[in-house]
Amino acid sequence: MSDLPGIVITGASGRMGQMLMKTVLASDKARLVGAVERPGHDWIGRDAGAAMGGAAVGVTVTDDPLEAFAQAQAVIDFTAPAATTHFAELAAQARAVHVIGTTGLGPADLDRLEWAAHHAVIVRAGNMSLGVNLLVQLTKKVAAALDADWDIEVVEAHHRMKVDAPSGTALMLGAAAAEGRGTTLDHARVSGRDGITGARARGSIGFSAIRGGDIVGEHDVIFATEGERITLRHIATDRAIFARGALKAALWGQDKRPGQYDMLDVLGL
Ligand SMILES: NC(=O)C1=CN([C@@H]2O[C@H](COP(=O)(O)OP(=O)(O)OC[C@H]3O[C@@H](n4cnc5c(N)ncnc54)[C@H](O)[C@@H]3O)[C@@H](O)[C@H]2O)C=CC1
Ligand SMILES: O=C(O)C1=N[C@H](C(=O)O)C[C@H](O)C1
Repeated sequence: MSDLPGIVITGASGRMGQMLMKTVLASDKARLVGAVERPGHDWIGRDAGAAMGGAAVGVTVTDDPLEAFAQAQAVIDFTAPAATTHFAELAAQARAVHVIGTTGLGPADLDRLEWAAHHAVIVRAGNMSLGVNLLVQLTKKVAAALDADWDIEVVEAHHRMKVDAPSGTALMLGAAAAEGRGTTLDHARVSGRDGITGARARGSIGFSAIRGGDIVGEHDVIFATEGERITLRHIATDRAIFARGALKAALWGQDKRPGQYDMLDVLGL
């Protein structure tokens, strides 16, 4: 039996779930030991590879996360907030590293993750790609260099199936801009303008979301002032960038102390 870290993928049939399983199966640094879907899903009981339309891989899709997590060194989870908070408690029980890509988590969800992080490693980021995490740091720097005469707007575009807005990435970028400016996003955030909104509040950070077709993920951070404008942009064309980052996080977390980490920790940025 291999001593490579064993990985469980939750939300196995999803857009990211399938990409994650393919990434782990192709890796020589980890092995796929489990695939979890929600109860009642038609993949339950099927071989994960065959369910994806390929060769059998010897991993049966299950709706019993605790049994799957008990055999794993890491759980990679791109699902939905209610599932992720439940999985955090189970991963903590199993002492497995929990890599969370799920977005749209609210304050109560984040409190539950805080509890779980007392017992196990959690790595969470609204975007696991190298490019976006670099853009986060660039955004912080640019915001720190410019005063509030420069208006900051974050514009994001995603596929028609995305259920949360603004995207997790947009919120990361907005938080970085706020930090660079010496404020918080709670204080500066303005989302979804509509109707007679009045003039823009000085120092605010605005968010706009586009949803359509199969857009993987596009983010602009716009710094606009009288007579000039700077745009920092990231365009994702392949979900493999998120899966590669998530697997890197799962391996990185193996020798870390319990607590919450993000991709800036993993990438050393
Ligand atoms: N942090 C990052 O780098 C990225 C984050 N995401 C986020 O990942 C999440 C998933 O995105 P997609 O894969 O596009 O969605 P999706 O809808 O294609 O997949 C979600 C999967 O989770 C499963 N699921 C839901 N509840 C479950 C439960 N209780 N137990 C087991 N499985 C459950 C669903 O059945 C579905 O297969 C979203 O929150 C999205 O914003 C997506 C891409 C990159
Ligand atoms: O739902 C998606 O697809 C994506 N979600 C993440 C987000 O909310 O930022 C990351 C990426 O942009 C794709």
